[in-house]
Amino acid sequence: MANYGASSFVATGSDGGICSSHVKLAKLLAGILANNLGHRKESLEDICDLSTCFLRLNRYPACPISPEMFGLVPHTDSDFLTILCQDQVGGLQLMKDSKWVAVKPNPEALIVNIGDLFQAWSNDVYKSVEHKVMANEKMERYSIAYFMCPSYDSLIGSCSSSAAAAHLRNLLPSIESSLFENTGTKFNRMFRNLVTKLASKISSSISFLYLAFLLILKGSKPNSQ
Ligand SMILES: O=C(O)CCC(=O)C(=O)O
Ligand SMILES: [Fe+2]
Repeated sequence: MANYGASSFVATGSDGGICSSHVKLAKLLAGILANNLGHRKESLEDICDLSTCFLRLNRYPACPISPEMFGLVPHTDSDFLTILCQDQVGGLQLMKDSKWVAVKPNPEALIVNIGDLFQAWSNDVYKSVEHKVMANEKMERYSIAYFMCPSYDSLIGSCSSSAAAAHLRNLLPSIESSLFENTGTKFNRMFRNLVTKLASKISSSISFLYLAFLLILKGSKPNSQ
């Protein structure tokens, strides 16, 4: 079902002022959450880009037709982290234990949502929660959402596999050299044994063939006696 007339205004992070406090807060929160998983607090900051982060102003007009009308259809945010500021009207609901739960409006508080990318990066430790906005019959509603997004060229993987990959990359030179040393000595020994075995087989076959050849030759020779 479509959203009922929700309109939005978008500003990107590169405008240099409008969302600087959101940028700082998002970095701080992402840092704490990354740290909590045993990673550098700059881990997410490194893959995010101010020019792809953005601030969105949402307007939900009053909808007298039905109280069951969506202001915003159920969805998860696809970014890393969303910082949401809503007015006093209410209408935001989130999915908890398979039930929609209304988020009590508090204009003094911010709502922080984990996005799909943070869920993927954290290996599902942090969950990207499904949410929706129900339209209000009588009042229009406003909210402001800041989305912390990765740069277009960053590669997103789970933090444990990227940490493991980085660890492996560090270890690789020593693993490689020890592997080649070991296989080298093993291989040399195996090769030498094989050659020795083959040589003895070949030489016994040659002696056998030579003997057979002599016997045939002897048999085919007319008796000189
Ligand atoms: O308006 C709200 O409370 C939620 C907005 C939202 O979920 C979004 O912009 O992705
Ligand atoms: Fe959302």
